[in-house]
Amino acid sequence: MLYDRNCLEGKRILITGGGTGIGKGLARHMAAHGAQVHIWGRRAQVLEEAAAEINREVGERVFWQAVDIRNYEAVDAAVGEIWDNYGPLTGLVNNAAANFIAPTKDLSPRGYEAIASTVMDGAFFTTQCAGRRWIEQGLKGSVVSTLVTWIWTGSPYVVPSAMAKAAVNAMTMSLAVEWARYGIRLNAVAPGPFPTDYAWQMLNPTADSSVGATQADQVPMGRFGEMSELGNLVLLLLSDGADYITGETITIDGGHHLAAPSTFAGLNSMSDEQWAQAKAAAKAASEKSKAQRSV
Ligand SMILES: CCC/C=C/C(=O)SCCNC(=O)CCNC(=O)[C@H](O)C(C)(C)COP(=O)([O-])OP(=O)([O-])OC[C@H]1O[C@@H](n2cnc3c(N)ncnc32)[C@H](O)[C@@H]1OP(=O)([O-])[O-]
Ligand SMILES: NC(=O)C1=CN([C@@H]2O[C@H](COP(=O)(O)OP(=O)(O)OC[C@H]3O[C@@H](n4cnc5c(N)ncnc54)[C@H](OP(=O)(O)O)[C@@H]3O)[C@@H](O)[C@H]2O)C=CC1
Repeated sequence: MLYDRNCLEGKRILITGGGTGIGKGLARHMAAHGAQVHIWGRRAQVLEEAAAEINREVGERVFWQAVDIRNYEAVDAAVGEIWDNYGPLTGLVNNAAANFIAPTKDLSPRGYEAIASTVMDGAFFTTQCAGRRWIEQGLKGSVVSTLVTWIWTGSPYVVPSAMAKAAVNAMTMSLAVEWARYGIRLNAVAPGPFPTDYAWQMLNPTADSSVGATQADQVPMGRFGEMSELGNLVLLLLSDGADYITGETITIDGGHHLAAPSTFAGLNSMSDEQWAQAKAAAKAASEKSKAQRSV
């Protein structure tokens, strides 16, 4: 372990999208360093299993709530429940997201909304519900959002995601200034490719859709990121060791976006038929997860 195993003792951290992928990895990392962790997602069973798995390793430190972050009332009520039943949060990780690759001309308004509202509205609602309580109670807090390097480069074929993530970057910089006087810090991380099951089903659903954004061979370091590397960065930002860092988005991508294959530009060569296959494969994956949703 790079950090002392108790360095987050006394911290209470909410991680949205904490039942799968990066969010689950972050939950495990923070709990292993002494934090109490609360995870959110829309699938109760997925959350329950993730919490149980981590708790078997670290003791009873991870708790879960089924919450759709696009619903402000549900977010406010769930944050209130944490405050009432456990105590104030000390940190928030805006990690939940929705995304899929699609030619922008073919996106339906609902397809756009599914992605943009999850990323942008969800991060705003959750940040505001925690921030308001911190300010009212004179508590400090740390917010870390999981962004992507497309906030600087843009990316074709994932335009609603690139737009909404850029908006969360703007929120990070804006509130870093507005809330600094309350001791509330806002930072973000911009990971390169860290392969996770659901993201790869959405973003690399068929052999034809494999491009630089999801491949390790075009990362200058020649490999994907490791969960512990991302965990250590987020841990630092959530800890008291980073009290003078605010308004920053820190890239963690092995040099990927500087070498420029990090977007979905390579999909320019896909035919309509290949797009239809990619859509069918990605939709089959989301239908499966939808059938498991509890909210
Ligand atoms: C390098 C890595 C960087 C990673 C970045 C990430 O963020 S990875 C994070 C990856 N993780 C996740 O994404 C996790 C969360 N993801 C999810 O919940 C789902 O995958 C979701 C994004 C489809 C949203 O579900 P939902 O229940 O909110 O919505 P819904 O099912 O009702 O559909 C709404 C509309 O979208 C349409 N549409 C859907 N798929 C496709 C497609 N492939 N093509 C075209 N269109 C598609 C669908 O037809 C409908 O429009 P319509 O027909 O009514 O006009
Ligand atoms: N993997 C990668 O290489 C990269 C990932 N990222 C970012 O990291 C984050 C995690 O991605 P990753 O772990 O790969 O993907 P996942 O699909 O595993 O994570 C997304 C999570 O968000 C949850 N979620 C989606 N919609 C909602 C909603 N409306 N309300 C509550 N929870 C929701 C999902 O759970 P459920 O469906 O049960 O609601 C899921 O747990 C995302 O923000 C992504 O953009 C950034 C750069 C690279």
